[in-house]
Amino acid sequence: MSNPILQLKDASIYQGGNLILSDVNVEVNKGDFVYLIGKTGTGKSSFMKTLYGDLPLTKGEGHIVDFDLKTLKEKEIPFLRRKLGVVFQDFKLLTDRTINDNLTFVLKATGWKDKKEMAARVEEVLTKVDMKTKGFKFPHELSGGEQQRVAIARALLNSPELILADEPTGNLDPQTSIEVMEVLQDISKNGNTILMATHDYALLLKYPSKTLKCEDNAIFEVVQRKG
Ligand SMILES: Nc1ncnc2c1ncn2[C@@H]1O[C@H](COP(=O)(O)OP(=O)(O)OP(=O)(O)O)[C@@H](O)[C@H]1O
Repeated sequence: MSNPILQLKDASIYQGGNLILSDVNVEVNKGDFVYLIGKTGTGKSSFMKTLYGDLPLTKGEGHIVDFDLKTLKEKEIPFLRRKLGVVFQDFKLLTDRTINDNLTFVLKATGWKDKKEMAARVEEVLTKVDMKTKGFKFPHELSGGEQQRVAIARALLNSPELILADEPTGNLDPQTSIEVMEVLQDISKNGNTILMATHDYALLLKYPSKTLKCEDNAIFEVVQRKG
């Protein structure tokens, strides 16, 4: 029996009163790597925002990592986000502090206290993205690809049940995109569940996986043809 990490049933997603997506039926299971594609403005970000509690789910059903999106209260959102790792196109690192301090900041904000444990965890996640030796640097001292790897490390800090990546390669050149994608693939092979919105069809071809498409106010699964 599969126990979905994310399940939406007959859900509708609105932005400022406008219907963006209707009859959304989506299931993501543990260990899945799922792409979310679709033209600009078709609702990929709105879909992601609904999942991390930035847009309320007003119609239909939605369950994500033990939370009911329909009844989600404002004060529960930080707890939902702790179980999710969110990665954005623009990295969103704090520019006034080093990489180590960026990551320690998140640990402190999510209840970690012991300095040694925090340092060990920071080193562990930086190792996963091959950035262990760069923890002393400031974000502006890193390339875009390196900054995104740090952002992925940050998303991993609290061992999330689901990683939501919204155009994680959107600001990167093709070669760097592949390097970042390799990191996401490694993480996925280690059992993490990932939902990734992307415009990058080259990545889809190189790393085929289950693909959902937003189009005409709907989300549906597309089957990739080989060859
Ligand atoms: N805050 C908002 N208020 C009202 N409408 C919005 C808001 N944010 C987005 N929209 C509208 O919702 C629709 C879907 O936008 P969304 O950002 O989810 O698309 P997207 O598929 O992620 O696009 P992109 O690929 O450009 O990021 C668009 O028509 C957009 O204009």
